Amino acid sequence: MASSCRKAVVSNVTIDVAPLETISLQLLLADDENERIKLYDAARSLGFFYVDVRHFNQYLADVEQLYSTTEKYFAQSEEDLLRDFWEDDEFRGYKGGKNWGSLEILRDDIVSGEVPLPAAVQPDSATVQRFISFSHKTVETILGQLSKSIWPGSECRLEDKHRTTKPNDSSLKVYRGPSLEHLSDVRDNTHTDGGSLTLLYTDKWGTQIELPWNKEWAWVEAKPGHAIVTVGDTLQSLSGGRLYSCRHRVSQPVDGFEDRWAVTYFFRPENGTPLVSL
Ligand SMILES: O=C(O)CCC(=O)C(=O)O
Ligand SMILES: [Fe+2]
Repeated sequence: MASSCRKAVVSNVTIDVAPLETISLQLLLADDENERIKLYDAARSLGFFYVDVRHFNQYLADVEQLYSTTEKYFAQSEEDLLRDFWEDDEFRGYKGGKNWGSLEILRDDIVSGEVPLPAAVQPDSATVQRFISFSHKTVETILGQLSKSIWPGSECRLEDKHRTTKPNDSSLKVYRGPSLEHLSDVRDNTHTDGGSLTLLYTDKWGTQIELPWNKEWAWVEAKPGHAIVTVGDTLQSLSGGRLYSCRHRVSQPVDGFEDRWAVTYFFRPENGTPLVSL
C-alpha cells in the first residue's frame, strides 16, 4: 500500500525518508498474531522493514563491538587485507577497491570450525559467533512467521529450504563504504538481494530504496537498536511472488567524505534450492 514519505534535512538538503514499518522481535518470538500480520504486510508491500532488537542487550553490544572490529580490520594495510582474499569464491573473505571494502564470514565455516577467522578478527571470535548465532535465530523467527502468514493451515514452509543441517551460504558480512568528497562520483549500484533475508546495521544515511508504487527513491533512516531487514529474491520466488524483493542502492545525500561501517547478516537458502514457488 502506498504511504507518503517523511522529510528530513541533512546538511541543508531536504530528503524523502522511506516509510518503513517497525516489527518487534520480542512479539514475533511470542508468536503474536498482530505482529505476524504487520510483518507480512511489510514483507509484501515494501520488502524493507525495521526489526526492533532493543530488548536484546548482548546482541546490541555485539553489533557495537563488530563496528569497532570492522574499523580495526580495514585499518590494516592492503597487503594484510589481501591475505584474506579467496580466489574465485563468490562469498568468503575480503573484497575491496579504492573506496570500499567488505569481509564475509560464512556461518557454516564457523560452525564446522574448519576455516579459521582472519587473523585481525580472531580476538573477537566470541562476538562473531554470538552475532551469527543470534542473527540466524532472528531470521529463522521471521521466516517461520512469514510461512504461517503465506500458507495458513498448510504444510508448506519456507523453513524446509533453510535447514541448518544442510550446507548453505548464510554469512556475516561487514563493510567499509565511506561517502565520497563528491556525490556525483558515486557509482550506481542498484540491486536486489539474491538471498532470503538480510539484516543490516549501520549508523549513517546511505541506503536508498525504490518505492514500488511510484518508482521514486527514498532514504532509509538508520535507527539505533533496529535491524533494517530486506526481503531477497529467494523469498520472492519461494513465496510465488507474494513477498517483495525491493530494488535498493547505497549512495549519500550530500557531498563530503565520511567513513561509514555496516554490519550485515545474509540469510541464504540451502545450496541448490531452485528459485521456484513452493
Ligand atoms: O550498506 C547498505 O546500506 C546496504 C548494503 C546492501 O544493500 C547489500 O549489501 O546488499
Ligand atoms: Fe542489498
